[in-house]
Formats: sequence, structure tokens, C-alpha cells
Amino acid sequence: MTSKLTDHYRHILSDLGEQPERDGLADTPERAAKAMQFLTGGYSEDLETIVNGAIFESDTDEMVVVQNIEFYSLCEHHMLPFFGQAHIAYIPDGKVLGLSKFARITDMYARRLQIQEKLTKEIANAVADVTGATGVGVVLEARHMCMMMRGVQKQNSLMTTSVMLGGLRHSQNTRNEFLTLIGRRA
Ligand SMILES: Nc1nc2c(ncn2[C@@H]2O[C@H](COP(=O)(O)OP(=O)(O)OP(=O)(O)O)[C@@H](O)[C@H]2O)c(=O)[nH]1
Ligand SMILES: [Zn+2]
Repeated sequence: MTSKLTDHYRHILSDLGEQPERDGLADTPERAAKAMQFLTGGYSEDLETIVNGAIFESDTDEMVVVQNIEFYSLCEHHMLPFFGQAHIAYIPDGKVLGLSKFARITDMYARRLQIQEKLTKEIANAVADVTGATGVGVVLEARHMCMMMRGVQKQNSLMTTSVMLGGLRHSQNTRNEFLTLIGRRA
């Protein structure tokens, strides 16, 4: 796959008016291919493998919040980066998830071609699926390079998306608790 992508990048460079064989660019098609494979590595991962059984019995039924999980994704419209932070809450129902797995779940879906709304929903559904939680909340805040480097060229706009499931959807108090814990006005 790397060699096929490398060939494509060589063509892209010449179509852009470059000379792919010149010194500085000689290894660029292969580097670009490897970089893009890393940035879209989420396609070859699956939830069960990354969670790796790290689900532990627990009698806690209080909200758990993991915040400021940084992520880098690519928008599916321009294949340009969007990046920011994810904040995840869940209300356990007999099972808690290993802490690092929230970041792994976020990265698995972020490292695909995405829109922010879908990324938010996929993370929420995955956390709900693996934990069986009675409530899940995910808030994503991100900046989109396709709006900064090109297009409307707005440098400071921040997109916030959220998905609330179960108890976090139905109880305003619970949702407010999550938003307060992550420093947002409820
Ligand atoms: N809702 C949403 N829109 C996104 C996301 N990433 C990029 N976009 C938008 O996707 C839209 C694509 O619009 P088009 O008009 O088809 O493409 P375009 O001519 O390149 O649009 P401009 O960016 O306005 O120049 C743009 O408004 C982008 O800002 C995302 O994660 N969520
Ligand atoms: Zn875009």
C-alpha cells in the first residue's frame, strides 16, 4: 500500500508543477504516503482490539470525566487537519473502562476522514458500547485548517459539538454537572 500511495504522491507533485526527482523532494512521496497512512491509521483499528479487555468491575455509579484529550483529525471535505480537545463523561453501571482507552478510542475515530459531528457521535457510541454506561457525554472543541488556511480564512473560530446519551441526555442536572466539571457554563 505504501508503494502505491508513494506513486500517487509522485504524480500529485508533478501535477502541482514540481519536479518530484529534485533533491529536496526525492523522498517526499514516500514520506507523505507514510504520514497519510499514520493520519488515517484508524481504519485498520477496531474497538475490541484497542480496548483490549481493559474493563473492570466497579460499584461506582458516579460520573467519571476525562477531559482535555487532544486529537488531530482530517476533514473529509478537504482532507485538511482539524484538531482540538475531547471531553468525555460516563456514568458507570457496574463496569469502568481503563483510563487510557478514552484517548485510544478518540484517536481511532479521529485518524480517519471525518466531520466533527460524526467523530463526536462515534466516540460517544463506542464508550456506551464498551462500558454499558447509563449515560455518556462527549464534547469536542476544534479548529479547522480548511477554514483557517483557505476558504473563509477565519483564524479564531472554534467549533463545539456534543453528543449526550442516556442519563446525560435526559437529566439536565447530570448534563450540567458534566458541563460544569469541564469548565463550561451549564
Ligand atoms: N459541519 C461541518 N462542516 C465542515 C467540517 N469540516 C469542514 N466543513 C465544511 O464543509 C463545507 C464544504 O463546503 P463546500 O462549499 O462544498 O466546499 P468549499 O467550496 O471548499 O467551501 P468553503 O470552505 O466555504 O470554501 C465547508 O463549509 C467547510 O467549512 C465539519 O467537521 N463539520
Ligand atoms: Zn474541510
